Amino acid sequence: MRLTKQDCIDMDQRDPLAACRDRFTLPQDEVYLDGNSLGAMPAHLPARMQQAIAGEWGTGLIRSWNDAGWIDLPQRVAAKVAALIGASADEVMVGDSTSVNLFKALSAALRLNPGRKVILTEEGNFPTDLYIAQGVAELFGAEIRYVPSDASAVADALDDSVAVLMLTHVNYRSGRVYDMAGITRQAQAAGALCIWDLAHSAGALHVELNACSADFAVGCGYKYLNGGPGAPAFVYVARRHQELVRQPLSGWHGHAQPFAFVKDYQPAPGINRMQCGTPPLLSMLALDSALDVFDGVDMAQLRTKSQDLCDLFIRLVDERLGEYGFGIGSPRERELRGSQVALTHPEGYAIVQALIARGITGDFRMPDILRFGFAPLYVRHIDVYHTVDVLAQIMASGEWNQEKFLTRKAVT
Ligand SMILES: Cc1ncc(COP(=O)(O)O)c(C=O)c1O
Ligand SMILES: Nc1c(O)cccc1C(=O)C[C@H](N)C(=O)O
Repeated sequence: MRLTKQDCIDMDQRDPLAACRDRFTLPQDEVYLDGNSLGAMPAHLPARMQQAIAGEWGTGLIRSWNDAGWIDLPQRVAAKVAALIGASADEVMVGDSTSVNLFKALSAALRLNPGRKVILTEEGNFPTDLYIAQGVAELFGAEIRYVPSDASAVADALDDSVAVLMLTHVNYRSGRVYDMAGITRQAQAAGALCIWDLAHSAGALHVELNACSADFAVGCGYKYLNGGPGAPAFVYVARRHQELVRQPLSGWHGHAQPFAFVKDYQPAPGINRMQCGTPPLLSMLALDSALDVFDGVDMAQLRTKSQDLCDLFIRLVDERLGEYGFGIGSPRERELRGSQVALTHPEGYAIVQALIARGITGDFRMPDILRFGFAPLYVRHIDVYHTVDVLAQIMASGEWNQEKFLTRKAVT
C-alpha cells in the first residue's frame, strides 16, 4: 500500500524528537534539506549573540578574556562536542577549520609513524581532504595511495608502507557510511594510524570514537552542529597519543604557557597543543550556544529518526517517482547510510533549482546528484512527503526545464 500524507502526519505525532524542531528558527513554509551543508539557526542564538557582541565585547572589552571566560571557551565547547562523538572532553579541541585540523592531524600522524610514507585514502573523498593530503605529502615527502570508495578496497591496500589511513566516515555525495570500528581495527592491525573525517557524522549519527579505539578525527561545526557559517571545527586525538603528538602549526595558543611570552615553543600538555592562534571568539560563542540544542537528546534515538526519515524518502521516491528516470545514489540499507540521500538524474541541477524555487532546499553535486540532508532535530516526516510530492509535480509539469533553472550559480 502506498504511504499517504496522513501516514506521515502520524509518524510526526509518534516522533519522540518532534519537539526539538522548536529549538530552531526556520523560514515559514521552507523545507530545509541542506543541514548537511549549513545547519539551521538555533532559535536562541540571536539573543545570545547580541549579548556577546554588545555586552562581552562592547562593554567588557579585553577584560572579557577573563571575566566572560573567553580564554577557556574552546575547552568548554570541546566538552560539548566530545559528548556527541563518544570521546572524553580532554580528547577534543575546537577551533580552526576542518581543513586546517586535517593538516594538523595528518602531519602529527605521519610523525608518529616514522619509516612509513604512505597516506592511504579514497579517491571519492571530499576534495579538501585530498587537497590537504597532497599539501602534507609534499611537505613530508610522503606518497598518497588512492583506492576506490569501498571498504574491501581499503582493506586490500593496507600494507606495511601505510602510515595513515584517512577516510570520511559518511561520504559527502552518496552518504555511504564506513564501519568505523572494523576499519580502524584493520588499519591498526596493519600498523597504520586512522584519521576519520566526521563532517557528515557529528550531530547526526551515533559516533563512538573511544569505543572504536580511534586515533584521530576531525569534523565541522557548521553542519549538523549548527554553529553557523564558517563555525569553528574540531579535532580529536586519542589520549594515548597526546603526549607524543607534534603538529606543525605551533602557534601561541597551543603553547604550554601562552602568557609567559617566552622565545621557544613548548607544546601545551594534552589536547591543547592542537590549538594554534587566537580563536574566532564570536563564532566560538555561537557554536557553544548552538550545541545546547542537543541537551537531553539521546544520540541513538537521533540516529533512528535520521534513518527513518531517509527510509521514508526512498520509499516515497520508489512509490511516486518511478516514471521520471531517477536513480537512488545512496545505499538502500539504513545501516550503510548517513543522514542524507542522493538521487541521480541527468537534469539534476535544474530540478534542484526548481525545488528551491518552491521552498524546498537541497543541493546538487556533480555530475548528476540531487542531495537531500535530513537533519533529525528539525526535519519532519511531513517535510519528506511534501518534498517528494513537489518533485513529482515538477517532473510531471516539466517546470524544471526553464532557462533560469539551467544557469549554474557560483555555489551549488
Ligand atoms: C567531508 C568534508 N570535510 C571537510 C569539509 C569542509 O572543510 P572546511 O570547513 O575546512 O571548509 C567538508 C564540507 O565542506 C566536508 O564535506
Ligand atoms: N563549506 C561549504 C561552503 O563554504 C560553501 C558551500 C558549501 C559548503 C559545504 O559545506 C559543502 C559540503 N561540505 C558538501 O558536502 O558538499
